[in-house]
Amino acid sequence: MLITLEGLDGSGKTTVWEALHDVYPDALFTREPTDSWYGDAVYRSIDDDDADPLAELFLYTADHADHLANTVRPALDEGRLVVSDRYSDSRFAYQAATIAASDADVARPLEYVRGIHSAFSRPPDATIYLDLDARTAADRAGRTNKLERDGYLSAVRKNYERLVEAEPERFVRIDATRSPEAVIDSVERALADILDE
Ligand SMILES: Nc1ncnc2c1ncn2[C@@H]1O[C@H](COP(=O)(O)OP(=O)(O)O)[C@@H](O)[C@H]1O
Ligand SMILES: Cc1cn([C@H]2C[C@H](O)[C@@H](COP(=O)(O)OP(=O)(O)O)O2)c(=O)[nH]c1=O
Repeated sequence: MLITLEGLDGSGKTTVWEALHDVYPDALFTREPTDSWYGDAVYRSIDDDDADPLAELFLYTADHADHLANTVRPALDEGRLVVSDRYSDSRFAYQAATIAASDADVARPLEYVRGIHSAFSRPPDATIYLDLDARTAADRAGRTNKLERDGYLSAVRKNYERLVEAEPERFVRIDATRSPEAVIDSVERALADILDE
């Protein structure tokens, strides 16, 4: 089973992901961007304020394709639980926002980015969405790069809302404004329910 953690920068995904290691010691814990050279290319692009939005989308997507083929699918084929800190919804929410704010001639960015994935990707079985307002997210993340700005994160959050609305059965929304302990507790309960079904 493939479980993904999604939310804005600073919403607490990595904190939750680390806490889950003790609860599911046999699971594969992974993340996007990955630590492969594709992931390195993605981080170079994040640090480039002038990166072309479409070029950036395809870098993230290349990293995802490699992650899927060499990490996620092999573990799923062995019947393991896979928990990924960010996955395809991050592209749908973030790159759709970047493309919409650019002068790229793409009429429906979110649908376009989804469409690129539909040919080859493997959707998550369930997605934990850590819901946090853009300002608190940017405060927590520290506004260290072009992605961690309140206005941009508001647009990303709207896209996440559209994704949740489109597939309410896949998403579990967690209120991420609460303490780390309360958030971790809610995620652990939600995951126990999902894995029980
Ligand atoms: N529920 C929370 N309340 C307050 N601060 C938090 C909470 N969860 C995480 N943090 C802090 O916010 C920052 C970002 O958390 P992190 O887990 O790295 O988020 P993400 O992986 O979503 O960017 C870290 O400094 C972390 O200690
Ligand atoms: C996986 C992924 C990440 N990102 C962005 C979100 C983050 O700002 C940045 C780095 O991801 P990450 O290291 O997960 O950041 P954080 O822990 O702060 O949430 O990459 C995308 O824009 N698209 C994607 O597909």
